[in-house]
Parts: sequence; C-alpha cells; structure tokens
Amino acid sequence: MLRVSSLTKRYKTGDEALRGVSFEVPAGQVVALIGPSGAGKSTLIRCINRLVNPTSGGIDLNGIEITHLGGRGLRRARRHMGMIFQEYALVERLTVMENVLSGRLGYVPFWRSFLRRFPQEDVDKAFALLERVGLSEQVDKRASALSGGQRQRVGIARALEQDPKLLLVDEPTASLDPKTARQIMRLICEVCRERNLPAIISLHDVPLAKMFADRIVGLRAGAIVFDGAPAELDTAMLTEIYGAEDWTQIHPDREAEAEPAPDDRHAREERMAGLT
Ligand SMILES: Nc1ncnc2c1ncn2[C@@H]1O[C@H](COP(=O)(O)OP(=O)(O)OP(=O)(O)O)[C@@H](O)[C@H]1O
Repeated sequence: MLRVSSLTKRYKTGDEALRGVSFEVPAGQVVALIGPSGAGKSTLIRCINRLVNPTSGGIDLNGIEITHLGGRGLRRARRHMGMIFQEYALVERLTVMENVLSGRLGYVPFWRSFLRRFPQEDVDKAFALLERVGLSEQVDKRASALSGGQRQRVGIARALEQDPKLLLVDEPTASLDPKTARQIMRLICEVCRERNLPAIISLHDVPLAKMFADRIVGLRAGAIVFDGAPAELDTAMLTEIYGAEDWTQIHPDREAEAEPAPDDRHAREERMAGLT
C-alpha cells in the first residue's frame, strides 16, 4: 500500500508543481495519472522515488515513511520501486539478459555486477521474466537491435527483476504505435494483477488510461481534480482536468478505441470487485 499525504513541491524557481496531493494505492491496483502538460505528473512520480525532494507532506510505502530517508535507507526503499520509462533507459550495447539483470544492481555487491556475475537464482528469474514478457527468443540480442515494443518489454522485465513492491511508470507508451501501446499497457496491468503490485502510470493518452486502468487520478495545476473509476471520467470532467485544451484531439487515432474490449472490461470489473 502506498499512501501519499498532503504532498507539496515548490521548485527553486518558485513553480508550485504539487499543492497538497493526497491519495492511497492499495496492493494490486493500477492507477493512471492523467492531466495536461505541466500538471505535475512527473514531479509526483519523481517525489515518490525521491529523484525530487518534496517540500512537505508524507509518502508511506508499506509502513515505511520515505520522505526523509537518506543514504542506505533511501537506497533500500528505492529497490522496492520498479521504474519503467518512456524512452526505456536500456544500455544499448548490453544484451537483453544483461539489461534485465541490471534490475538486481541494488542487491548484488558491486564486484559481482562489475564482473557481470549474478547469482544463478537471479539469472533463472530473468529467464522466467523474459518468457513472461514474450522475449525468450531474444535473450542474447543487444538492446540496440530491438523494436520499441520489445525494448519496453525489457524495461518491464528489468523492473520486475528487482522484486518491486510498487511500480512507477512514466509515459510507457508515448514512443509506441497505437497497437503496441495497447499490448504494453495490457502487459503492465496483467503483471500487476498477477503479483498484486500497486502501480502508478502517467499517461497522456486518455482513451488508453480508460481502457486499462482500475482507477484514474486527474491532476491539474498540481492538485487532484478527479479520483475515481474510468467509467466516471466523462467529457465534463475531462474538460475540467484539461481546461481549454481539447483532450479529444490528443490522440484522435485512438478515440475510436476508447471503449474497452468486453474481456478487458470484464476483467477490470472483477478486479475492482475484488473477485480476482
Ligand atoms: N526541475 C524543475 N525546476 C523548476 N520547475 C520545474 C522542474 N520540473 C518541473 N517544473 C515545473 O513544475 C510544474 C510541473 O511539471 P511536471 O513536469 O511535473 O508536469 P507534467 O504533468 O509531468 O508535464 P508533462 O506532461 O509535460 O511531462 C511545471 O510548471 C514545470 O514547469
């Protein structure tokens, strides 16, 4: 369980990026974070993993208050947060397997990682994860030889290799075509369900958020203006979140796909009812 309370962030420039944000994410819930450019989505995700220091407020992950951690305590807390990035952040010259194993770097001693000698159980886990994300045929390929969708699958496997207690995902589909974007979102949501992992996924693509997330949090000017089920997010609410910005034009090619497929909707309803 992640609990964010009264979180504020004022940058040195005076920008108030977060103005008292509070919400909780229970185990297994996938939350899509939406909002116009500059709303504070990245700042919120970066405060949670402490790449940015919040100005005030609290962040509690499974009973550990992480806002004031430093040094070893912060490193230990970060191990429990898997990150998935828009631009994948892979090491291009390394293989798929080596990139996935880099998810263990917070756990293994430096000399072992330097010599790339990872414990066998880490290697076995990486093989299993690569099979899960559909890359068992690409294990020895260099990252530079992969497609965008394959790279993001490596990013997902790498995040899971570190045994996270929380997934933080920043615009995972922004560099992908619409079909691949749906496959990647589906995969992220499935693995969260399988592992009972809470996740926060920032997305510009509203139809994609509605299609896959269990819950949507809408940020505007650093404050939460919507927090509810995807079905509750109607045009009036979207206009409130995005203001004058015409949100339907953000990804017009995906508008026709805004309705979830029956299977997805059924699975999401079951999950929300706590049946699965
Ligand atoms: N390093 C920084 N220094 C100063 N101000 C910043 C910094 N990073 C972000 N901001 C400001 O904080 C506010 C929120 O920015 P943030 O990047 O969190 O929004 P966002 O919702 O992620 O936007 P986008 O969707 O464009 O990525 C903006 O006003 C931005 O200019």
